[in-house]
Amino acid sequence: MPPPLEDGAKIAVEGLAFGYGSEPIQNNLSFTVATGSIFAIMGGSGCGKSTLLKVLIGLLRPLAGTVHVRGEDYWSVSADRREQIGRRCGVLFQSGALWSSMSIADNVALPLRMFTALTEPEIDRLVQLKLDLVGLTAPGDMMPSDLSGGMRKRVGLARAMALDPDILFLDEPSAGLDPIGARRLDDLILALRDGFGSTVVMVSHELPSLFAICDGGIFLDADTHTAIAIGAPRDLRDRCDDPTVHAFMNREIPKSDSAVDDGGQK
Ligand SMILES: Nc1ncnc2c1ncn2[C@@H]1O[C@H](COP(=O)(O)OP(=O)(O)OP(=O)(O)O)[C@@H](O)[C@H]1O
Repeated sequence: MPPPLEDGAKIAVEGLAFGYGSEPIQNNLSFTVATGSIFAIMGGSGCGKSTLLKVLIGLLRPLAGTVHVRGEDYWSVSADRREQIGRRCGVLFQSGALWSSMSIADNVALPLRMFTALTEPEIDRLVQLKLDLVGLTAPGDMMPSDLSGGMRKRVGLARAMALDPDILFLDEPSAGLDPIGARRLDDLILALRDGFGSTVVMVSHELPSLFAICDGGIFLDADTHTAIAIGAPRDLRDRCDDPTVHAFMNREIPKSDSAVDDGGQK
């Protein structure tokens, strides 16, 4: 029997460990993602944020623990069932991961052609709807290489939304965008959450975005190989006593590092 989901939780993770060999990168992670929330996976470089995302979207089997998605034990169900669950999840990869040889319309149409029996005119209409949704005014026959980084992210988001997912996974959505582009993308993510009731899980280093839009999160630590804080980024910034989390969320150089910077004078 799956453990009962906390009221309103879309994803429940219990005792999770994962890594690429037998040695875990992260151990003993337990957290829930509330329905309709925007949940941040935080932590320094190399602590395992993107790898956790891979476990949550079905690309990497965990070493231990469970992931319940909408009450189903994601890694215990059959591969077919896992794929069905995955189709209700949209993913925006860090680079946008668009097919460079396909037009932007064909990129967005791809999941519709692969996983639905819709006719081409129906697909065309849906593609236009998704491009409108993300505020992309460029013609659908443009190629990804003709777009700015921010526009490519929007196309990636339109593709992630193609099958009307109720969970969106975003890997560093505002990486590489200028501050205005990042702010616009934040607004778009909020609008998608508010308009469609989507639940969003995002990996991000961008503190302004984390503070502006996330209402929950987990902070992974590379040294202890586990989570050292759970909570909304704003709360971790203002109220977390852990020195690593406090320094990260407030952009302070940890004391141990400043001693090195000072040539060990302190
Ligand atoms: N395919 C892989 N095979 C083996 N090791 C990997 C693989 N991908 C990542 N790693 C290692 O796993 C660890 C965690 O990587 P991951 O990319 O999840 O970290 P991250 O927190 O997302 O980092 P960053 O913030 O720099 O993107 C790192 O030590 C990395 O070198």
